Amino acid sequence: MLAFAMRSRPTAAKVYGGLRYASSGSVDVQAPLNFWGGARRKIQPHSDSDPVYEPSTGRVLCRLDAAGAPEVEQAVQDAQSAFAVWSKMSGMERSRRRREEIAEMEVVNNGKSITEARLDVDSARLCVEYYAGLAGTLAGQHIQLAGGSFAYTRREPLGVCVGIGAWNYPFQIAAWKSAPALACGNSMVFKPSPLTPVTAVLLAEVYTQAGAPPGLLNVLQGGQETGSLLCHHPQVAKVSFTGSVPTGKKIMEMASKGLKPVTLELGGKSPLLVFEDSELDNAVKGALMANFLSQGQVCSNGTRVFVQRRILPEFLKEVVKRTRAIQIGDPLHGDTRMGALVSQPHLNKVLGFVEQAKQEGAVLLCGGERFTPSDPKLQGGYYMTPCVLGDCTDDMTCVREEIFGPVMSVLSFDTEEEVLRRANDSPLGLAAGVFTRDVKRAHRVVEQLKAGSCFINNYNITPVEVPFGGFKMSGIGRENGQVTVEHYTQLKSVYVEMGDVDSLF
Ligand SMILES: NC(=O)C1=CN([C@@H]2O[C@H](COP(=O)(O)OP(=O)(O)OC[C@H]3O[C@@H](n4cnc5c(N)ncnc54)[C@H](O)[C@@H]3O)[C@@H](O)[C@H]2O)C=CC1
Repeated sequence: MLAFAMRSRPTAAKVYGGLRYASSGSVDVQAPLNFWGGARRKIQPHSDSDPVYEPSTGRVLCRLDAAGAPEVEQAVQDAQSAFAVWSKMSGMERSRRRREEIAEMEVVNNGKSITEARLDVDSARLCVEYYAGLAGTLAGQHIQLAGGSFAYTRREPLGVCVGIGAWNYPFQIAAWKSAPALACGNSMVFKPSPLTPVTAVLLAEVYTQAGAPPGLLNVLQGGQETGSLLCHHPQVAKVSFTGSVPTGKKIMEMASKGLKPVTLELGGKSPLLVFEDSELDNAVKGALMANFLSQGQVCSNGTRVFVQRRILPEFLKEVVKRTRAIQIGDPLHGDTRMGALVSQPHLNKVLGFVEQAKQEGAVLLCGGERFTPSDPKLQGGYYMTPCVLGDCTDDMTCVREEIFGPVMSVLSFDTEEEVLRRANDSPLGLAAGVFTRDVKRAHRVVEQLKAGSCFINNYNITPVEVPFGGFKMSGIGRENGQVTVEHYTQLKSVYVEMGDVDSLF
């Protein structure tokens, strides 16, 4: 057995104590970003490789060498070999290898602030630790039957799983998918978004350094084509996807050809309900947390903020004051609270939503404009000022469609019954929140909200112990929590006869 050195867990301060890069614009990514069989692999680009940009500066960070059919074949075969060894170990053996030291990590590839990137890496570490702990609890059931006979169930891994990630939480998504998959005895081929190819491979290195057999987590770069090759591969047993609703539907369709189970973590247009008896300060903080993390590029964001009419003026005054105070700038600076959006086209799209909202009658209370930092290095970056839209109504585009940017739409309401009906009037159902001091109301409201993750008196808290996922078109299956074990295993029932065969023939 490979011995795994148990190291003391570094504190967040130690891990992230010193930045290697004092400011954006100084990082070059040269090492290959495809990873299989336990090492980074350089591949021959199949076509002209696409540039990958640094959102904070607009500079080319590296080029994307997309994996084609030969690389997909190689990675799946390596994952299959690793699975053959890994799946034979007990859960406790697997967990010992999964303890790891999370190295200092800079997410220059995404544009979010270093403060948030640290929290994402912490979340990834906690996820790995949580499932490493859970690995030892995987167990079946013993069922007594007549005449001393019995049956037992075994929770068995599925095989080679595929993970496909979005660009908004590149490292965390890779961990949220790979940690439970590996803990259950599977291997994985993970494909990050082509916009953010840089950090998933670091997770693969961390697993390898922690003693995982080569091939256990492989990372393949690419876009639709690589993703489609992976979904169709006959040796792939399951696909776990995070991304948009239209792509989620395509993934499900592809997986259905091989009857492969899917986990789909898709988009949202989640409501946040602020009742007049709320603690106003907390409700305001909650609304900001619900809208402006990661430049608003968060699937669970509560972008439809319903405020009870009596407290609306006071609420808006505070929200606007605090939104204006958000520090925008170099995401590598510790005091920055809002970095750059992920790309120029995405920034244009978000600004377009703001324009359309104004045309449809929403009132721009603050922000919603392109922002150019004073540092000349950052002037090509994709920044905008966080935006609050007032006087919104249910039929406006900004209220119906997922914007995926720092844009909060505020609506007013009068009664509980009315706001519940309006809050649930969406094809999506990822998350929802309620602020109130009335504990009975809080639970009554939550019971009626059609959303997979509900928050009472807070928002966007995602502890790894708690299942996360959507109702309606926001997804299928769950990530995090104990239940995810069921999504990465299959149940085998074994009947054991203790008497003689009672034959009918
Ligand atoms: N529910 C959740 O947990 C989360 C949901 N999201 C959602 O993700 C979206 C933004 O992320 P994007 O990366 O723009 O989403 P996207 O759907 O465009 O792409 C997601 C991933 O799918 C891959 N892909 C695209 N077409 C494919 C195909 N035909 N076959 C296989 N793979 C394919 C992409 O290369 C990427 O890796 C938002 O709508 C957001 O709400 C984002 C983060 C978390």
